[in-house]
Amino acid sequence: MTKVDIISGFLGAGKTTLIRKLLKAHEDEKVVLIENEFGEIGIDGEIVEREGFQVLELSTGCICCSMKIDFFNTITTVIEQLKPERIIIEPTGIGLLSEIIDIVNKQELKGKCSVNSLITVIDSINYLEQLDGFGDFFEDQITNASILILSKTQFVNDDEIKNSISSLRELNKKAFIVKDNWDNLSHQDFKEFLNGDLMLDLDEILHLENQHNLKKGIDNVSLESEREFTEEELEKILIKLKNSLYGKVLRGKGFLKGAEQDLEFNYVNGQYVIEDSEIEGNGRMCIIGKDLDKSRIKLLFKNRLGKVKRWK
Ligand SMILES: Nc1nc2c(ncn2[C@@H]2O[C@H](COP(=O)(O)OP(=O)(O)OP(=O)(O)O)[C@@H](O)[C@H]2O)c(=O)[nH]1
Repeated sequence: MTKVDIISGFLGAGKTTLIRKLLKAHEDEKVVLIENEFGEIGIDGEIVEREGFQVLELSTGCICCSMKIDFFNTITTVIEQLKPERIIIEPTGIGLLSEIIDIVNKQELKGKCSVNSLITVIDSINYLEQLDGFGDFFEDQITNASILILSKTQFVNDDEIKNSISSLRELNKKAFIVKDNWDNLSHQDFKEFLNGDLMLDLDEILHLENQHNLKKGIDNVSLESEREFTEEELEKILIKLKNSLYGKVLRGKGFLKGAEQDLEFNYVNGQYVIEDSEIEGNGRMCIIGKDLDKSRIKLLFKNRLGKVKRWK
């Protein structure tokens, strides 16, 4: 029977980063990653594939709502054709964990696969603010998790961690909470997270009411650009994205061609990181947020800064 592990968490929380560590710790098993991207083009799959893992990308919507059928068909095909020991599922940051559990638990999949662990990654820098603005997603992702793993804890102080943990405890009394800096965790620790010991009683999964309204206003812009960026140009663009002129940008990511070195950028709730890209910059990027001004965002990445640009 194929084990299914679901790694959820809000936009930019650190799901892909954690999954890369989990995959490395399970190299001795046949694992398939099903990655769901909200945007029209997949961004993260290539980097995981380059590390030698099998990845299937489902993009252009959430597997818990608009892509439910595609998701069910993908799991069925993966089990029948690839016969993996384990499937790891990475929903989008706005995926509803309860809905995804329901699909994996469907009668048609009984005896073929079973839910093994339910991990939700919590961004310790942004958690309390995101809970305030998008509490509905969090309630579903947090209350239904068996393990809550805090990310980026090296960037916050002990009091901030304590506050996040007490808020998480109010929502989920039972989950095992991990607050260690990931750099200090061993291969064995990452193995333990998926051993299934801490599973919940699946009959207790909580469903929110009016789920379909939860995603209102959250949208994305996917872009492909041949343009070469310098680090400075890219930084100026990411700083501009904080301006409400573009909408409320929650997440951005991409692998861009660089003037000297190809660049990878990650933007989460106003903070950003620009790094030398581990893969060849393919010019693909995705911006996710609320009430986005898509045309302005497209122009921002298309035009060289410094040129005078008139808005229509
Ligand atoms: N140093 C450090 N960086 C982290 C940690 N978790 C996430 N990051 C960084 O946070 C950014 C977003 O991480 P991802 O793993 O792409 O987040 P995600 O949840 O997969 O994001 P989406 O695909 O948008 O849902 C990247 O720049 C990561 O390097 C952590 O624990 N420590």
